[in-house]
Amino acid sequence: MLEIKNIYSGYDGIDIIKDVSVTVNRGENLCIVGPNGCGKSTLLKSIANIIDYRGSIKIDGKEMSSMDRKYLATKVGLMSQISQIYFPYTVYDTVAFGRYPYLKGVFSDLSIEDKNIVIENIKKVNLYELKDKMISELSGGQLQRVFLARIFAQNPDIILLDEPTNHLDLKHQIELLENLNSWAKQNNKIVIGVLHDLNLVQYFADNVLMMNKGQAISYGSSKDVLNESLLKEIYGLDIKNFMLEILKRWEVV
Ligand SMILES: Nc1ncnc2c1ncn2[C@@H]1O[C@H](COP(=O)(O)OP(=O)(O)OP(=O)(O)O)[C@@H](O)[C@H]1O
Repeated sequence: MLEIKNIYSGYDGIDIIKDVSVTVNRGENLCIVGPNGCGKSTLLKSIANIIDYRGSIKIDGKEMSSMDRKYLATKVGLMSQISQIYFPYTVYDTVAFGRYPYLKGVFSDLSIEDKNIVIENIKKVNLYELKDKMISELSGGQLQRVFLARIFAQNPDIILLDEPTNHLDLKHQIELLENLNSWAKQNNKIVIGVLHDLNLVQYFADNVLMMNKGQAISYGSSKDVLNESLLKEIYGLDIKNFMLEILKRWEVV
């Protein structure tokens, strides 16, 4: 279980996240929604311990800020928005980095078991035929899938995803979310994703946390949180009726 209690975090001494608390059970996937700049990525970075926070973030009762980096990497992994800087690594090497927390020494080689895990996860995201290609030569969607394979290889208790569907076509978006969903359910793990597409949130989330101005505004099932009046208030748009109008355009006359 992940317990986030009264956390505050931000940059340069200014709090962006203000007093956020939420609990996520094992096997659950939580989607974080909210308008641009409301602090979704900052909350993920706090959970990943990339930025400092005040308050408490515990996994299975243990405070995460007290864990050393290598152990922490077996507990939590963040797949963030694709960086513009690509390092000269192959698909295989990039996914192999996911096994780093499990190596005995910094320069020790991957065991046969580690290598099998790397290949298994490259296959899982359908990139086996590209395993020796440089990641700088991949499309945005292929690269996204490489990072997904890396985080599956890392096998943390909590996967954090920042807009993971960005570069993916609809088929791959659904595949990615279904992959993550079954990973969480089968392994009793936690997935927390920032998603802008509220249709995908409806489809994917067990629970939804809506944020605004650094605070948690609403938490619960997508049915409860994504209600017409709250969406109007927070996004300043009648999202439900907009979606329903668009749906009508798909109807065959
Ligand atoms: N590295 C940083 N240094 C200083 N301020 C930052 C930094 N990163 C983000 N911010 C500020 O923190 C606030 C929240 O940003 P954050 O990226 O967490 O929002 P978000 O909800 O993820 O936004 P979006 O939906 O646009 O991705 C914004 O005002 C942003 O300008």
